[in-house]
Amino acid sequence: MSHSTYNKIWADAQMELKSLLTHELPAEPLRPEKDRVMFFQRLAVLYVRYIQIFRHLEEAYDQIVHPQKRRIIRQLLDGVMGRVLELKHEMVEKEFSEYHYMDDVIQDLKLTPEDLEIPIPRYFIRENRTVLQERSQMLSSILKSIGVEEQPKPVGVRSLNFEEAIKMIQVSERARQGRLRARFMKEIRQDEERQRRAKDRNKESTALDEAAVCIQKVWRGFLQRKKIKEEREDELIFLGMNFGPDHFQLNPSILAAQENQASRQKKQDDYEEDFQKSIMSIIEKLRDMEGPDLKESMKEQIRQWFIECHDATGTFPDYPEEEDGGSALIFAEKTPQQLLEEVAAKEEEEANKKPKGKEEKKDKGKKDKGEEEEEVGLKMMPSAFLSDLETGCGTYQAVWQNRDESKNFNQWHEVELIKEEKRKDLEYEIRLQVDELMRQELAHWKLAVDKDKGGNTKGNTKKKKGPKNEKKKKKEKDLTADRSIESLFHELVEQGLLKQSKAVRLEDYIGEYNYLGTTLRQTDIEPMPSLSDVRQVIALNAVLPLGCQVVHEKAPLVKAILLAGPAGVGKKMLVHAICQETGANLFDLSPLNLAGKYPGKNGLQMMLHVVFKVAKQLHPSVIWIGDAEKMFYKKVPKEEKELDPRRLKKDLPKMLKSIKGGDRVLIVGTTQDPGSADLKSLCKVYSKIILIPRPDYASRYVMWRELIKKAGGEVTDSLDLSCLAKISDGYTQGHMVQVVRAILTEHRLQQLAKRPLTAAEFVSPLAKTDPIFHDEEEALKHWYAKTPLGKKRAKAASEKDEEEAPVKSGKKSAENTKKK
Ligand SMILES: Nc1ncnc2c1ncn2[C@@H]1O[C@H](COP(=O)(O)OP(=O)(O)OP(=O)(O)O)[C@@H](O)[C@H]1O
Repeated sequence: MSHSTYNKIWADAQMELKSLLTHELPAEPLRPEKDRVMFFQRLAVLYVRYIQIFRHLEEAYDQIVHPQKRRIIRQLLDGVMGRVLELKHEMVEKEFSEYHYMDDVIQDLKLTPEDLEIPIPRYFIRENRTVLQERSQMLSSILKSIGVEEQPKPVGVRSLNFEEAIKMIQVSERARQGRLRARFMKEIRQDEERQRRAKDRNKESTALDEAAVCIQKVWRGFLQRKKIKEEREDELIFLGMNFGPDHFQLNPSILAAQENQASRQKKQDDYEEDFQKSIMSIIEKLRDMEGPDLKESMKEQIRQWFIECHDATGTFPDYPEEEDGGSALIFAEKTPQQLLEEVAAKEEEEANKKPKGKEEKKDKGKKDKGEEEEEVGLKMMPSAFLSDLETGCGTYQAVWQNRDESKNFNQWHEVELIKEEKRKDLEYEIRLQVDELMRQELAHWKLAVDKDKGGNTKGNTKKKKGPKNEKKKKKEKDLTADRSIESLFHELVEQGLLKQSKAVRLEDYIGEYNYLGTTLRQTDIEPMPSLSDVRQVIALNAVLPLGCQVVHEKAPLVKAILLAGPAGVGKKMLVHAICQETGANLFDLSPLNLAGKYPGKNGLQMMLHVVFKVAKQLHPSVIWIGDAEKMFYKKVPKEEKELDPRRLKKDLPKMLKSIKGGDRVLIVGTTQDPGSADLKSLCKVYSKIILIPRPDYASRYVMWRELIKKAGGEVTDSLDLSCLAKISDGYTQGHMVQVVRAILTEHRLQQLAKRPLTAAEFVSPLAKTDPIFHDEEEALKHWYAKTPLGKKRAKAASEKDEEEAPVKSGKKSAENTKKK
């Protein structure tokens, strides 16, 4: 696509953003909403609309080549991402659930479920590619040097024990003998048949016509059936019920578009390089051409101010301190609004000096009233991103909206804009120098005047606020101050605590949208979240904050996430996907992986120190704790006592406290059996708990299809996917992967052309594995209901029931009286 297309995408996104901001920042603050449903609806609509803007800005940022435009789009993109996270956080707080269903909203806005997908900005990886490549190379070379396999064994392959191995050999041997015997018997039968036919040939001379008719019958039948099958397939393609052969070939225009996108990205880099060079040369030029004049005029102005002050007050003024802005403070141009605010602030200050008693009481009264009002309805939490978005929109309107770009067909940077910006920087730079000079000059002047008067200068000079007054913060001791970050990195890889993440993306986490969420909730049935909901929640809570510094700094901070769910629902896969999407390092602090490493209390401290130091300095980082329940065992099972799984229990929460907004480090715990952990301590560490369910029918349907295709199989009409999805109810993705691997062997793949896959083939391998039993699922749900969010939800539900009960009983009694 062209420059103008992407400019239009950006302009449309700006229009939509502007209209949203007028909703979000009305002239008069919105009144608290009493109706919880209405409030949620408002949030949901905002959320969906912001996601649309997010998608458009992401696309524009990925493809627009103009360096200055890219800067402002980036600012807006980060702001929108942050606002989406804030809205999601607000929904969680108000609905007491991590999952939200918006099928009604997308229907109203005429959108599709795909439009609700959270895009993962491509710049997360693209703009850090050199650093990430270097890091990955370093990791690979260390792994190579210590002789570790880079790619772990594929899941599902496990070593057999002695008995299983003997059984397998016996089975194979018996099968071999059986096959030999069958072949032998077959040969005997064929011999007998041959002899019988030879006898018959001699006996009868079959009527030639009869034989011909017989052959024709079979042949014509075969031909006709083939023709009809082809016609039927053509008809289905014609009706749009099946894909034609062209469908699977990549369209040339799609290929061309992809090439174009790649070339635009290349252009972005070239333009950026030119832009940086241009900035340097403009700064040099400005410094040479305008610097000296600017310096002189500033000095003149300041001298004038000295004299005016002296004339008015009889003394020279104090020079404003550097931290107050230096001489810029004197000549700051203030808008009428600022002046009014200043006057109002002064008046208030004076009023405060007057007796306070009565007013305080008044204030108190007001406050109480205010609190009461707040209690009545639901209000939006304050946002940290709206002001950024407003500024971004302001810049767009002032600079870009009506810009004549007819002469900038190639979308080069605008030199005038650089000059404007750099002039300000230069002014600041020169002002610092001038302030230094003028401060000395003023001191001389004061000295000269005071000498004349015979006084001393001490009275006038203001004592500088020394740093002594500031309280010294207690700094954490750096246990490895003498070591470089590379050597620590090396050590962690050697110890097996820093690993290479698998190459899976979040989009590989297959899952279909839940179309009935709101309908079920309206009828008071809690819907099962779908795998697509899980994907969204992970993108929002883990990927976006880890990928973007601004978002991590300002959006609601999530330091640790717990993924809880039955075996094989893709918890580990999600951890790897988070790392891949953000380029994060993967630290493995699973109890099993820690066993025997860094022994003793000091060793443990050192390990955590090194892990967190490397994780913070080489951010983004994911610290994965597999089998997270083990760390908080209520009682350690005998066979695990040696592992000492509770080693981290005390120290990890302390390290967690050290993660601040901006340190892009995320702890991700995964567990199949959270019930065996002490709930309180577990929830203290993991502020966000995401329950991952087993796949529903729709997800299983797409999963089977995709898994079979991925394994090289072909989905034909003879494979009833719907039936397969239905019978695999209760099985997880892990089971499905195993079954597909077991069936689609190399041998079976070769047979596919003659013998297409059928659903029946999948039944027996499925039957051999245990599904997720109802009890296990219920236990997980029960456990979740006891977590803080689960409790809040249950409480809210019971309150709602109580509210509705009198209405219902009122209705009933009214009906009863009518009957009477
Ligand atoms: N949504 C999905 N789409 C595609 N593949 C999936 C999906 N979920 C899981 N898988 C695949 O299923 C297999 C098992 O997943 P994984 O090991 O991540 O599950 P897990 O929940 O961590 O299991 P466990 O609790 O036993 O450790 C992996 O091969 C993974 O790639």
